[in-house]
Amino acid sequence: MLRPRTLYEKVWDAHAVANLGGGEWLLYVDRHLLYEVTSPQAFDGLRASHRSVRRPDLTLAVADHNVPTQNRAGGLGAIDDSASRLQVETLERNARDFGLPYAGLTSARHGIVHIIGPEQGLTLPGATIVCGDSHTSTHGAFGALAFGIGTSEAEHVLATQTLIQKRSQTMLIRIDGALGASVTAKDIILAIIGKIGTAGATGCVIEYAGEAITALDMAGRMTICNMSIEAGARAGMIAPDEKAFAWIEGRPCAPHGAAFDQAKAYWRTLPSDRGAVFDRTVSLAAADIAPMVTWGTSPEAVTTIAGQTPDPAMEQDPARRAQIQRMLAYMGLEAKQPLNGLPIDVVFIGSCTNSRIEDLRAAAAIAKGRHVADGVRALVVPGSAAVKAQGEEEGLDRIFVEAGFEWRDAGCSMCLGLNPDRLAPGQRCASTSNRNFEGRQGPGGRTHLVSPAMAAAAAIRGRLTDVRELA
Ligand SMILES: CC(C)[C@H](C(=O)O)[C@@H](O)C(=O)O
Ligand code: SF4
Repeated sequence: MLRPRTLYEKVWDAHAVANLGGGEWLLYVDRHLLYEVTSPQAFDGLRASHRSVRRPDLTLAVADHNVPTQNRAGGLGAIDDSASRLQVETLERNARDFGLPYAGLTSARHGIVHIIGPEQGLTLPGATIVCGDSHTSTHGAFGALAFGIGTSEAEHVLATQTLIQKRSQTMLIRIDGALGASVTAKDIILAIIGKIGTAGATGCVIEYAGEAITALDMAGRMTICNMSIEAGARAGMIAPDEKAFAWIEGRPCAPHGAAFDQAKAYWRTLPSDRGAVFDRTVSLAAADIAPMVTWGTSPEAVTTIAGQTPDPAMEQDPARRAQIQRMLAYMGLEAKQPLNGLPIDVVFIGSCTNSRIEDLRAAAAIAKGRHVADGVRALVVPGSAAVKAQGEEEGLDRIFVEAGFEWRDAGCSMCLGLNPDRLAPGQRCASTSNRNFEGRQGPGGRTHLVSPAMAAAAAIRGRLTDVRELA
């Protein structure tokens, strides 16, 4: 009998082309996604060495980070910032020159790179997926092995459809039991990062398991895998199940008919075997997780909405004490300050963490029949053109617009300040994105990471609010 293997080990073994020695392996890559920020030098490298792209058919390019999320009718000319415009133009030219599929700004396939991969059926269980972006971990929700790569690695993948990799350690994170009302996937992953820290899973591929994970829809599973990187992990994965298969079936690039059934038979062999050994295991009880909110400038600086900021004076370790002081000063907060009721200026509902249709429905359920508080600016930015169209079909756009939210076109938007959607210095934002680093949403901006429903509640009240008061 074969040694029991984890999901990660099975996907790895199925893609290992050659042992290169010294712990390095050549790994076959099933899908390569590209966007404008990290790809230009990879293409320059190909040109310099007179190489072509080995498998354009397994590649997809899209511009997302630098694109404006309104007034896009003018095409690339609508991008005011010349550096941003150049990046998007360069990606378009590279896609054209190397014959790659490209989801243009006005295409129905356009959206944030990690949103459109699954949507198009490019993301499949058991596949290896790479992209020059850390949140590539998102695709692990389907039982794919998906991770971010550097620009020189992207060049290697473009030229050979393979990548040199070392095997990672494995970590099992179990969330047992059922979540309470209004507690979401975002709260699970923030609670995990609060527990293990931003370096807690360094070097590991995480597998998330337990009833609370199995019970999540695919959107929630993607939210969790998306933020694996914020716990330091190389990737996050969830065992593919019937829910995942049903989600994939019928998508444009997924296998169809008999090929789908055949693929499904293989996908069913992927979940970790009973007795498979993980290097580390962490468990949380779902019942202990509440709506979460970050108070500092690292995703691990997080507490429940009923919680308060820490008191640096209570901290024994001087380095840690100084770090807390710095975070509080940047965030404009005091020690032991309650988070519930803290006034905010901006609300951002979007990003590859939380801009799928399920996220927008959750936010709309809170916004419906209410109005954004005076003086608050609230943005809803669907993750893709398809999510936007679906939202409009369901009337979510009307709910949001009537409630005083702005309804935008797809893109990374205010998740990071590479496009016109930015915070002004000192502005405080309840955001559904994944990073709250200093200046992340604009220089001097202050970010509180929350779930979509919590963000909508903050918009309505004009303050960080326990969504359970409005649900
Ligand atoms: C721009 C890119 C390199 C970066 C990443 O890799 O994550 C960005 O998407 C982010 O979220 O910070
Ligand atoms: S939405 Fe944010 S986290 Fe996701 S790829 Fe864009 S910038 Fe990175």
